[in-house]
Amino acid sequence: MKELKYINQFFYKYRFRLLLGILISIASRYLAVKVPEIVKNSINAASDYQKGIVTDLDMVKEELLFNILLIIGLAFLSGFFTFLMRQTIIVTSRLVEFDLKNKVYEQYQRLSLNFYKKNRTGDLMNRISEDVGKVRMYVGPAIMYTINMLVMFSVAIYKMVQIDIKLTLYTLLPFPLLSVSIFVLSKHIHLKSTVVQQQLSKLTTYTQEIFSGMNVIKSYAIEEITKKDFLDIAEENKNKNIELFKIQAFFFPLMILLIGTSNLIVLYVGGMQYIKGHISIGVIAEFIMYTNMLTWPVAIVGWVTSTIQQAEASQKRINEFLNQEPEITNPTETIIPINGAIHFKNVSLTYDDTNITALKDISFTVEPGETLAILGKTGSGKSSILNLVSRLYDTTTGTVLIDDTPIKNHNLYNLRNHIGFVPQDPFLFSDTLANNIRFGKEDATQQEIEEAAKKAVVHDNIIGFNKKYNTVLGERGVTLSGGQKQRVSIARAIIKQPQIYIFDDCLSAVDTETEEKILQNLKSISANNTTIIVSHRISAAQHADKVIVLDDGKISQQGTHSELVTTTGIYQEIYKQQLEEKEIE
Ligand SMILES: Nc1ncnc2c1ncn2[C@@H]1O[C@H](COP(=O)(O)OP(=O)(O)OP(=O)(O)O)[C@@H](O)[C@H]1O
Repeated sequence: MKELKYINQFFYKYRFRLLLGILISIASRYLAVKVPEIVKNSINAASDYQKGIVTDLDMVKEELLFNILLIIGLAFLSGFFTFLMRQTIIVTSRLVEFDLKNKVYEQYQRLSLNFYKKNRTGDLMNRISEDVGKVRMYVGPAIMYTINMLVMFSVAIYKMVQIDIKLTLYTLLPFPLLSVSIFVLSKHIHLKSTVVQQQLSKLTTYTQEIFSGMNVIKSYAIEEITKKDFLDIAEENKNKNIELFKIQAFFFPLMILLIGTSNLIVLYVGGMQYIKGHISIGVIAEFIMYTNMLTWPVAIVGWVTSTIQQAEASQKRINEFLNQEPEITNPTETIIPINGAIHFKNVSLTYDDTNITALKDISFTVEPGETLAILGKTGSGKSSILNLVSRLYDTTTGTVLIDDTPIKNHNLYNLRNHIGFVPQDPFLFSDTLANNIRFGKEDATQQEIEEAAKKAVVHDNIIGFNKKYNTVLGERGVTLSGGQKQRVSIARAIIKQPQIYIFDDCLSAVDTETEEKILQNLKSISANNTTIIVSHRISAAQHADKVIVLDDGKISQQGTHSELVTTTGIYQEIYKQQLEEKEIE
């Protein structure tokens, strides 16, 4: 129960609602336990008339009728209380589930990018849905059934003992056996269902991948191979399900067997007690009813124990994430104005998950309003520089300064608000084109959106779609080409009017002519802004005030385009190579 301590804060938050639920449960069960006593009285009344102890038939009839009405009344009342009990306790469990999901989501948002690299998406989703759901079972049903069981037991056993202690002991004889066997069974069911769950997520992950990579599968004509793989996983899934159902099938027969045994004991021992004149005939019926009433709560002990164990395991998984501190935190609420000067001072970066040293002793300066182009072979560390400017990662050694203030001392959200970042692999949401661009500025008008799209040279493409800016993207919407995606992503950065623009090789999928137009537009809009462009093409570097060339995480060349083009080195090589390619075209 150590892990589940976390949930106590929610019990406290909803204490009044829970208390009310507990009181209602007690009332509901108390009323239900009254019924056997009335049945006993009715049978005894009929028996007394039979034996001649009572002679007034009308009075007996009246008593029977009254008892029937009483049972109906109690059933209604108990049913009504049961309804209220669910409305309070189960609703509370839903509220706790909601709160817990929000807490986990909030924490997911706080955690750094590295966390998302270390954990699989499926696992993150599971903890916020499956695991939270299991904890809810502890907060709601487990608590509700435990209260039910305690009330039923204390009231019924109290009454039974008062009537006949010997008969009570005999009646309850099979109950510990019932509880233990249900516990063992529930444990097995739990183990098997965990395996089924794992199998299911394997199947889902596999199909998800197949659907996403359908174009590759079709073009390689490997449908038959994937079908066979799918069948193998599905077959395993089926077998595990069958194993689970075999165990589940024991549940009810076992319960019926043990109830039956209890009933038989009541009949035999009760019959003997009746013959000896220790109890009335009605008591036998009353005891049989108690036995049947108590069976479910006893069976539930096993279920509740296993549910609590599952909730404990799930909460442990949730706590693992909740207790993690983000590697990158906001150091201050104070906002330091950002002009856009960027200064790298002997910066090195080693990614701790891969241990790859992506940057080695990097130093450069970009003044506000300047444009810096970064070139270099693939894997030379270009994107890593950008990661540091947006503070998605922190340096391993050295310092990044923004306007003479170490980046770690800037308000994190203010810093990122002043950056318009266009990633290498743009991500667009399954929403309209307008909303995808508006993402950069929540209150942007349609005119602003169109302006940004024009500057990103994507406006003409957008108005070519039937629904223009209201065209929905994504799974059931329009699929944009790589170049169109990149340009929508650029429009998103432009509309934000940030102090610092970061373009991570985001023109790779557009033709050189369009690239030229975009670069010209960017030059005019970002005249007063700092811009960093990562590119493989010299064309992007020609417009820049400064160029750095990276090679294996180090700066191998630094200068302006005209300086570098006349110096022997990587830049000149790339330049010559691209010039040749252009001539061939
Ligand atoms: N988030 C990360 N976690 C761990 N290692 C990383 C991460 N990002 C990059 N790397 C590694 O750091 C090195 C530099 O990568 P980076 O993405 O900075 O290069 P790049 O010059 O931008 O490459 P490309 O031109 O192919 O985009 C690579 O070896 C890469 O595998």
